[in-house]
Amino acid sequence: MDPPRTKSWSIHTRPDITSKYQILTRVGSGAYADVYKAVRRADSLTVALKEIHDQQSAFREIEALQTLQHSPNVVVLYEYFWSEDEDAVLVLEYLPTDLASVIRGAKRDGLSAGEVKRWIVQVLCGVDACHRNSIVHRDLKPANLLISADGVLKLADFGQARILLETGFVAGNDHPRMLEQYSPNPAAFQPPELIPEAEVVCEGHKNQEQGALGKEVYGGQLDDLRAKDSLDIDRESSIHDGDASCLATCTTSDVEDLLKASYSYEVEEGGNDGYGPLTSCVGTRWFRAPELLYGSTKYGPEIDLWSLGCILAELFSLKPIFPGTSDIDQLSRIFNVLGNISEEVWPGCSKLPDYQIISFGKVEHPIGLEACLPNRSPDEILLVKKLLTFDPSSRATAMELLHDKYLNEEPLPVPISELRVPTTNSAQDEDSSSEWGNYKDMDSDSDSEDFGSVDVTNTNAGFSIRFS
Ligand SMILES: Nc1ncnc2c1ncn2[C@@H]1O[C@H](COP(=O)(O)OP(=O)(O)OP(=O)(O)O)[C@@H](O)[C@H]1O
Repeated sequence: MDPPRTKSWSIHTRPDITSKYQILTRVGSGAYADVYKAVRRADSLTVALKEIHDQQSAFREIEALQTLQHSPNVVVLYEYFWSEDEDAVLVLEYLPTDLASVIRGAKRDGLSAGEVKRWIVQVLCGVDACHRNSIVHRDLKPANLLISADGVLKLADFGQARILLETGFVAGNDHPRMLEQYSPNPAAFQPPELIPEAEVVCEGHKNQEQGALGKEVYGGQLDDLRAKDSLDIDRESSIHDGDASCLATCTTSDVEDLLKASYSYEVEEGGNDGYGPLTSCVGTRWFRAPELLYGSTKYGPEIDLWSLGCILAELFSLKPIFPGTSDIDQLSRIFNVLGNISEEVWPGCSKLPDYQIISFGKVEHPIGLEACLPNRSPDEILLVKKLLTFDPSSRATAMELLHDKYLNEEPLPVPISELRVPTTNSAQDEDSSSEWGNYKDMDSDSDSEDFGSVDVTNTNAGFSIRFS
């Protein structure tokens, strides 16, 4: 009998990979993955090998990328290595930089209106591709918008993505517009490429096909992967979302003990069939939608649209719009700009899981988005306003924004060939900037920090916490 296989201690010691790829350097690492630059021995194609240490995250990324395989603004997955006793390794197209680096460079060198528009168009095309294929990315941020050396922006890091197959997921039954828009009939749902790309301003930068697996082979592999009962994907008791913090999972504060003792909302997601509650613990705090911060487990693509609003605001002002240091601070910053939430501005908000538990003092004079985007045109501010609305059903879709007047009038988006593309990515810049260090810290849980006094009051439901 063969001895049980032991897990390789390093990607460098896996002959299945090293026989096909020459591994060069490690170019990045995240909560669940190490990413290496490599060269495919057969044809010298430069690729990125993403070694994912979490099976659920790997499954999600493979499934989403397979579905989006022909979207020009989504990273190309050439092939993947999967076995039960090894970390999954995804072979991706190599993308040397990201939008966070563009923003960093723009602080030094500026960014023309036409350049801003071209970056925006590309982000919108990528998000539109996800949503029309019923995929919610759930972790959109500038560092996950990778860019090729010739300026094509691609959505990456689909480790938290979910494919939504059931209409009930999408913003609940209160929002028929979103249901209609984003929920194809499951019977007619045929991934991956049968749903056409946005036809408007998305340019014909088709994904590179060289070396990509044929659809049948590729689909077959994923079917095998899905069939493995032992995976039990998405049924794990804890949802792995990096260091993303949730009020229910704070780690360091007196408040945490109170919160933990009193409530814990469901963090276990529905099965991988796309049915069941979702976790609210997704995304990176600065880009996390208010419904997630209030513990919603019934949400849809609108959470990506909020993130998109934060990204566009950052492109316009060259600094993060809501750099919260804790989930409470995050909400507080949002309210300081947009005002408090109420049934009037956000019908249904009082039914959010944590609405009764957390209340904030009234912001008498919210500063408004205009104050966050000084020197930007009314059309630019309006674009952000269309996304940063409390009521998820009121957020503009990516497709609607692609048709927005702002993107279709002078100065028009510059051709991709005229974009200035940074030579390094934000991970490589990390050490050279303390600000980026802060940026990375945006994931950390520190709900004890940066908020003022806390009043705990007994209520019929238990107690409520008021932050002022
Ligand atoms: N296709 C690629 N080409 C080049 N570099 C890449 C590629 N994919 C990822 N990277 C680099 O590796 C880093 C980590 O990758 P990624 O964000 O996908 O991992 P993760 O563990 O899911 O991250 P996170 O902690 O943000 O969830 C990225 O920030 C980027 O610098």
